[in-house]
Amino acid sequence: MTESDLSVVSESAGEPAAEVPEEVRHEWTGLAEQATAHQFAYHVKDSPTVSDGEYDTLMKRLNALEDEYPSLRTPESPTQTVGGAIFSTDFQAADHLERMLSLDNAFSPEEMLEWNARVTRDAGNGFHYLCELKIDGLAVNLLYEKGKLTRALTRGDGRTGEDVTLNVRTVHGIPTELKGTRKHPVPDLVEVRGEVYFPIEAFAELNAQLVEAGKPPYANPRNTAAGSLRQKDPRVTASRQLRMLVHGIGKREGFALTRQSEAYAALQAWGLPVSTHFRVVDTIEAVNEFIVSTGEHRHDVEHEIDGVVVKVDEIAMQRQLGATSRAPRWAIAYKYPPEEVNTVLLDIQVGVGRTGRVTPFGVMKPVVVAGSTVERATLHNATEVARKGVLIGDTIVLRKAGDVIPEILGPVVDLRDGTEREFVMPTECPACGTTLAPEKEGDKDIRCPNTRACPAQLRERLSSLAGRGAFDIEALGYEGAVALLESGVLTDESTLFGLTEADIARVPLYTRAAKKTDAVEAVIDGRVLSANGAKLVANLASAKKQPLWRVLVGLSIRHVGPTAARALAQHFGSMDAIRAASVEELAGAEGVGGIIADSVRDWFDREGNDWHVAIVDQWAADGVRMEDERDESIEQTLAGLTVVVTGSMEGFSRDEAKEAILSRGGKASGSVSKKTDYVVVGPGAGSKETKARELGLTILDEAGFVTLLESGSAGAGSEA
Ligand SMILES: NC(=O)c1ccc[n+]([C@@H]2O[C@H](COP(=O)([O-])OP(=O)(O)OC[C@H]3O[C@@H](n4cnc5c(N)ncnc54)[C@H](O)[C@@H]3O)[C@@H](O)[C@H]2O)c1
Ligand SMILES: [Zn+2]
Repeated sequence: MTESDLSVVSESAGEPAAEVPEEVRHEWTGLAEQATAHQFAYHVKDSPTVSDGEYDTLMKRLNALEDEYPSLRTPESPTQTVGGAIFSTDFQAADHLERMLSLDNAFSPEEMLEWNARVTRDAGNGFHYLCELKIDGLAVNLLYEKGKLTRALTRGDGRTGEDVTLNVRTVHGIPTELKGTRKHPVPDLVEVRGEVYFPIEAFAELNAQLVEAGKPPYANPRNTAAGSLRQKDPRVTASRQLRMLVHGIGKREGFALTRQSEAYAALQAWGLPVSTHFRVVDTIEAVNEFIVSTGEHRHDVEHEIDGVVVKVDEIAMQRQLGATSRAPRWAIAYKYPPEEVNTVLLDIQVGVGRTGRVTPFGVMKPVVVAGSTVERATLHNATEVARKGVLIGDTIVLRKAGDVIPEILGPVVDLRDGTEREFVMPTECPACGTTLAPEKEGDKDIRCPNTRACPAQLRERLSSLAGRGAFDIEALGYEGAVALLESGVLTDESTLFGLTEADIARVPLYTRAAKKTDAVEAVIDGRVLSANGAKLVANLASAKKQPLWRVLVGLSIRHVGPTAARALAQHFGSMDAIRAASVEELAGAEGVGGIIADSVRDWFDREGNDWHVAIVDQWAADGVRMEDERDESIEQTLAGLTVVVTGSMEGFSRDEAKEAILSRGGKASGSVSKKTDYVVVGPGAGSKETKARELGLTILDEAGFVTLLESGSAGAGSEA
């Protein structure tokens, strides 16, 4: 937000232009031209060439230059206009009865405080803050006259929009006629402002259909919503599952308003779709809390949100505060850090996984998104590369939301210059040269069939068996796997548990130069085990005592991850029993399906797989525990009960909580449903707790969980 308004602009217009240094004017002109071009691409073509984050950065720079040299801030500056002033010829232009404005932005709690200070300075205290979600969609103005929808316009430049009435009439949930109630009779005239958006699920469905039909999917819901609404043929709009949420009123006749939040009650009564996610609060601290908690649940909403909008709720104060040429002073948009950025796809390379799957991945110009630097993202398989339509050298849209793995969404086609080239899937393994092939006909994935000796597969298998979801050998890891294999101390994973201290002392990564104080017998070629080497020795010793399911995960059997492995271990109790079980017996175990059963049998039995059996035998010979001791002293208190644990706990890690449930005969589930018997909630629980409460399930805190484990029922007073 800038301090200036039109009156400031006209005052400063008298200042001598010479005050602005030439290089500043030059920079400003360049940026202003870029900003205008970006606005055109975004608002008119629905096909931006830079990310929203880059655009916002550019606008911040323009604003900073104008703050320093106010004469640059002309009424035509992109910082002063609503954006999207140039119209395509597809639609008739029409004027809004009252101007449609944009919003000023804040990017930090400090900027929110600054906005708050300006508001209280200009209008005093004693007002309420209306906090809402900022819907990432397309602004639309609906005109209702005597209750009838007579016109719908896009925002355009704020004064004049495009007439999209026919298209808007096809959007589900927008009434063509308003209802009246005793409290809220149908108004003579009202302009209703809101966002048309693509619900995330419907968007995913649309993309799935496109992919099915062999067409490239769309990159993001916002631009797809805008493109879908601004179609020449309303039937195309009708075929898209667009929705709308309304959040404001423009011109009105025949009714009075004192609070913005009241207006929402009226809009709702008239049958218009109003968001349920708004909240009225008293203090700026509560506003900032709303911003934080909404940010944490950013993806729980059915539409994309790019921030929070905060409005002064009292209409009289809104009027008093007024607006600049482009935005009201009584509202502000707090923007969350962007989850989509643009970067350059430098190359597409392929990796070989632990089961031989060959996966193309994008190598990108490093870019910061959602708090971390990203330079690689998987592209899954060749079909997926073709589907996304990305070429090496493309500028691409990259998405990373929170902890979710980064995803390449698609290319920015408008930025191609002809030097881009297509990715060709290799026909030979990049690690061992073996000819690649799908395992079965029709598989999308291709594999390196050299499972036993392919160096890439060996590295991956060895490092993944050391992982936290398997044997949990902290001192091994990827680097350690490479070092052990390259030094020749290991040729595959079968002899891992037979490694002696002397073996490990031959691997440079696990040693250090010997000192005089070191025991003579520990020194080999002038070196001794380092702390990390000693840790590996200790880790290996304790890994041998790990429960059976971890051993199963460590074998890298396809489809046998921790969940399937737990189910197998729970049912069979020993490696021998699993080896002896038929496909039917395996598939009959709770939580094990046909695919897993086939995969397990295949792993043991298929011709050429005898080296698999040799691994199991060697591990057993080296002392790896191959059966779970059924602790008869543990009472099966939870037999037949399904328990979900969410959030953190003091006395249990996630695995320990699961283990505690399973060892008592219960089922530990990851998702809440009507079939869930108990939901254990710790600090930091999120949507699972909400869902449990909605379903009216029994919710326990940690103490209640302990009681449940002991007795099989929730003792009195333990409910959270
Ligand atoms: N990538 C690009 O090239 C490019 C170009 C131009 C604009 N943009 C994006 O658009 C933004 C600027 O567009 P803008 O002028 O529409 O501003 P804006 O998106 O920052 O905010 C204003 C708009 O928010 C909408 N809105 C959503 N929820 C609302 C709510 N609850 N209450 C009130 N309004 C709500 C309104 O339609 C309003 O017009 C940029 O910050 C950027 O994110 C991107
Ligand atoms: Zn290979």
